[in-house]
Amino acid sequence: MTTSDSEFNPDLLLAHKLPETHYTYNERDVAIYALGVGACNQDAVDSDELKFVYHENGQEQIQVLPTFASLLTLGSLSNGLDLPGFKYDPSLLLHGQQYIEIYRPLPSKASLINKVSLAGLQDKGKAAILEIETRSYEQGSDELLCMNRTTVFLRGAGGFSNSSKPFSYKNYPSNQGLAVKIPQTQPSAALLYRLSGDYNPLHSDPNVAKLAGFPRPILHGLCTLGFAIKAIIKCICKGDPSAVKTISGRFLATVFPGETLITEMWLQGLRVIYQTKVKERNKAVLSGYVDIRGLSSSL
Ligand SMILES: CCCCCCCCCCCCC/C=C/C(=O)SCCNC(=O)CCNC(=O)[C@H](O)C(C)(C)COP(=O)(O)OP(=O)(O)OC[C@H]1O[C@@H](n2cnc3c(N)ncnc32)[C@H](O)[C@@H]1OP(=O)(O)O
Repeated sequence: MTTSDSEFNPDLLLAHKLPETHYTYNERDVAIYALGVGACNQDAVDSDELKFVYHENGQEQIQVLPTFASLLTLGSLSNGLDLPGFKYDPSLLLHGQQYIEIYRPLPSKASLINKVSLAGLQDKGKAAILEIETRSYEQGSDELLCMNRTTVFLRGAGGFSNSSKPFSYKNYPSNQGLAVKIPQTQPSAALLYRLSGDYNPLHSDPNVAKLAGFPRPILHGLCTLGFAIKAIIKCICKGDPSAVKTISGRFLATVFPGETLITEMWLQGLRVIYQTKVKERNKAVLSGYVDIRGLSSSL
């Protein structure tokens, strides 16, 4: 069978080499991101959170939330998902999962080089799942700063392989998958979060949201993830963002800006298992785990 570039062709897609991308940020970006995931949302002088938005007590640098690392992948979208051998409807794309490894605390400003590759492709029949890995280095350094694996869930793009043996490819180990104060999102949450660089109109434009099958714009998955991990830093890590080593999350259902997020967490050794629910609908919207480096003795 011959296949043209305009059809879904897994071999052509997986053989494709993605170009390196660049991402530069500064302390203003770091503070806008922290506000976008609700830092100081409940209390403008919150002693655990002011350091993420302000040089508290004369600190030299604003501290960076570990989930800020997820923004670095935005630089990987230079060509969108316009890839050879890959056919899908962009309006039906949803963020499925995010996995982050942080090798050292993120600096408050940096110029980064991202090495991007395709880490997975699966045919789920009604949907295709594509995984993109982004390894970020500071410019001029060989030392890896962090790694993101972004999973996109492409509704309507499945069924490209033999249904009795659906296509499934992953280049990483399968073990990397997967009640506290109530952080409420503001009705304007997605409008603020988009200023961190994800301008997908699905999160701001009512007409685009309707085309994608939603009654109104939905919240960015990475914004929900930011709220959840910030709650874990506060409740388990005593406010220390550098305690976070690995973050894994799967987006289970959509969140609408203004809904109340409740994150439940369970500590198992050095792994925090968590689940985030929308209080108004009693619906689980995110679940996953966070691996931490250690626990402070004063816990
Ligand atoms: C040039 C390079 C480019 C690089 C680009 C890198 C950066 C990319 C950035 C990507 C950002 C995208 C834009 C952002 C958009 C958003 O933020 S959207 C908002 C956040 N996401 C959501 O709100 C999604 C919430 N989840 C859902 O609505 C549902 O879970 C679902 C995804 C629609 C799936 O539900 P459903 O259709 O009912 O699936 P199931 O029948 O339960 O399962 C089918 C199989 O799929 C697997 N699966 C289910 N959910 C997920 C998931 N979230 N992620 C991954 N896989 C999932 C499930 O296990 C089933 O598989 P099998 O068990 O093998 O059958």
